[in-house]
Amino acid sequence: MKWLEIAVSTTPEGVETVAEILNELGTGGVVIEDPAVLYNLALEKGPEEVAVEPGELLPGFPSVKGYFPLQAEVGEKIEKLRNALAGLNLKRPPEITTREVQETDWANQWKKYYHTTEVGQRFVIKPSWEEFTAAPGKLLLEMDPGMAFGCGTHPSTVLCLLLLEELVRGGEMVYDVGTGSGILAVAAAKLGAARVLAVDTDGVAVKVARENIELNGVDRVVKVVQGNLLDSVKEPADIIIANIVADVIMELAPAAVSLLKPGGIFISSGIYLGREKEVQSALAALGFAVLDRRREGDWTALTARKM
Ligand SMILES: C[S@@+](CC[C@H](N)C(=O)[O-])C[C@H]1O[C@@H](n2cnc3c(N)ncnc32)[C@H](O)[C@@H]1O
Repeated sequence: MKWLEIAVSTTPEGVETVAEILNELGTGGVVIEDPAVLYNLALEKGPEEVAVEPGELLPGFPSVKGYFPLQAEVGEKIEKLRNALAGLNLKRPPEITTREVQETDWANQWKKYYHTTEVGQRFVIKPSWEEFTAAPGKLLLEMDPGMAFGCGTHPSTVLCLLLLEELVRGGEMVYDVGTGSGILAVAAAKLGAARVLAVDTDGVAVKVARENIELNGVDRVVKVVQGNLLDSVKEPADIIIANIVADVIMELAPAAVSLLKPGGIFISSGIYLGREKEVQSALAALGFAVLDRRREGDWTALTARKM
């Protein structure tokens, strides 16, 4: 299948916003190429380790690339993108370039940016193709996100991992809504949750999450289902976690409040700059007590307790 790659060259501050716009336009995947990230990785690990061509280490602006099936409406997408970018008021106007590509050309590009990282006190996130021995006491999350969201380095995912580390004590029933690669479900299971139900609307995510759950040996604890929000769920939960976007979190909140046990916790992340007050008010109106508001870059995660 042929795809149109739409690359937006922008400032480091614009990267997350541009990625968000491309996601809202329905990209089949976002690749962020930041020369500074590659440069630091090459310094840390050596150029051979990160498989970077010398030319790629030249300084330059980050580029955010989205991929769209090459069909008639792609022109419309570019127009919408131009309008959304024009409203951003960035220090340097973003520049758009396009080219036709085969899926095989771009589907693995992100791998050169994905390396073993530690998050919080205990998590070590390791791409499945890298060799790494975690120190005793660490919790290894071995991931191959493929084309599903959730390699573990996005700020909204990092916030979720930090909150799970603080809140999962062992024995809980956890719902992971919008599981993507399954990373949060795996993390909850490794922290000792008794059972985890992971849900995603996207068939690719469901397949990838199941593979990652097996890879991490937590398939007895985690079940993955394809579905919308918590529509098919009846059993009460101790913790519900959702890293999606503000509008979807507000749509999910009424089901979350009715499914949580009294005192249960709703962790919501993926709330982009400027939307947190709106989500916080929606949670409070449903009777949640918002306990914690945590930020990483332009992203916020809220922790709320069912009273
Ligand atoms: C930002 S990704 C989060 C992935 C992973 N949980 C993480 O934290 O890195 C959001 C995921 O939510 C899924 N999603 C979006 N709307 C949904 C809905 N209404 N019900 C279930 N999943 C949904 C998307 O398909 C995507 O996989």
